[in-house]
Amino acid sequence: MTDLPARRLLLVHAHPDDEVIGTGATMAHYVSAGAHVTLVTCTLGEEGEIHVPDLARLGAAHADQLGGYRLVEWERACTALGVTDHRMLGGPGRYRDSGMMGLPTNEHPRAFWGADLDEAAAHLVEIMREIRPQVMITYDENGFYGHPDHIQAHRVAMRAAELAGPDGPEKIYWTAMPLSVLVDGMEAFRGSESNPFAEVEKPEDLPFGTPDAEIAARIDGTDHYAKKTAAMRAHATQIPDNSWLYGIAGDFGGEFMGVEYYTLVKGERGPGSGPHGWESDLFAGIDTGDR
Ligand SMILES: CC(=O)N[C@H]1[C@@H](O[C@@H]2[C@H](O)[C@H](O)[C@@H](O)[C@H](O)[C@H]2O)O[C@H](CO)[C@@H](O)[C@@H]1O
Ligand SMILES: [Zn+2]
Repeated sequence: MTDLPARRLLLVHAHPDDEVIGTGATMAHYVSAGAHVTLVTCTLGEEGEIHVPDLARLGAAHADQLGGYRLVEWERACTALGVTDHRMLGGPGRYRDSGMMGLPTNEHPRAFWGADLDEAAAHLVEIMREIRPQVMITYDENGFYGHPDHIQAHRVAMRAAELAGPDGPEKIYWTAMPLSVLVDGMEAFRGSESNPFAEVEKPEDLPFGTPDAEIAARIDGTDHYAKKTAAMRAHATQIPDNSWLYGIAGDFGGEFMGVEYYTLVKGERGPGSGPHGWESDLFAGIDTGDR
């Protein structure tokens, strides 16, 4: 691709819907700021739940058409966020949703969990060579919450960044949730009807949560909160209307859904603010003039 904007952001996610839940506000924020945002999603989400009763028979155990349907949900969600460059790793259907850790679906011949790392990474290297993103976002080694496809997306993204050399990203961020926000979130939901933390005694019981001092960036996309919720509504098979993601207590919604946090695992942290010097721009410290 020639004549790309000076700032180019690449995001690597596992399933359709991950892009909006974890990074929707960030994507909308950078699109509206004129950056080029490229989303690479690694599977079609064929093994997902279906929260739309009329579509139940699309499921893997019936017509096995959920992947095709979620591809359309994903395209609609990208439209809501203003993202026009969205790609499936290796093309739609190359890698299949592996299902939750330990399930027999992990062994499907096309399951992403069993993909050859360098072969999968080669598809991403091709995109890096085309786009030359200065910044990449993906998950931490645990895939944020331990799903096999999220762990594999992390591994493929990090391997591709290594193989791409100078065409790879200068800065790499992993999605994260600061412990202070997690604690506030648990308090805000206490007593709520659909409280996702109802069974959680303490934040340490959750597979995610990062000490505030280890967070590198806080991206405030609250101006794009409406785009994020519209994109979530596009993923109706995965995010039901009564999801806690919508029913976020009080004003907490903006902070919880409109603000997204990251750790920095490659590159230098740019200028920041607040007690932990959090960046408010993922491109902070990058000279975007000559790439
Ligand atoms: C956000 C995310 O990664 N969703 C995945 C995940 O979905 C979970 C799965 O359906 C599980 O059975 C449910 O209990 C849980 O509530 C869901 O979040 O795993 C799916 C299967 O791999 C995947 O399709 C979905 O995108
Ligand atoms: Zn996912």
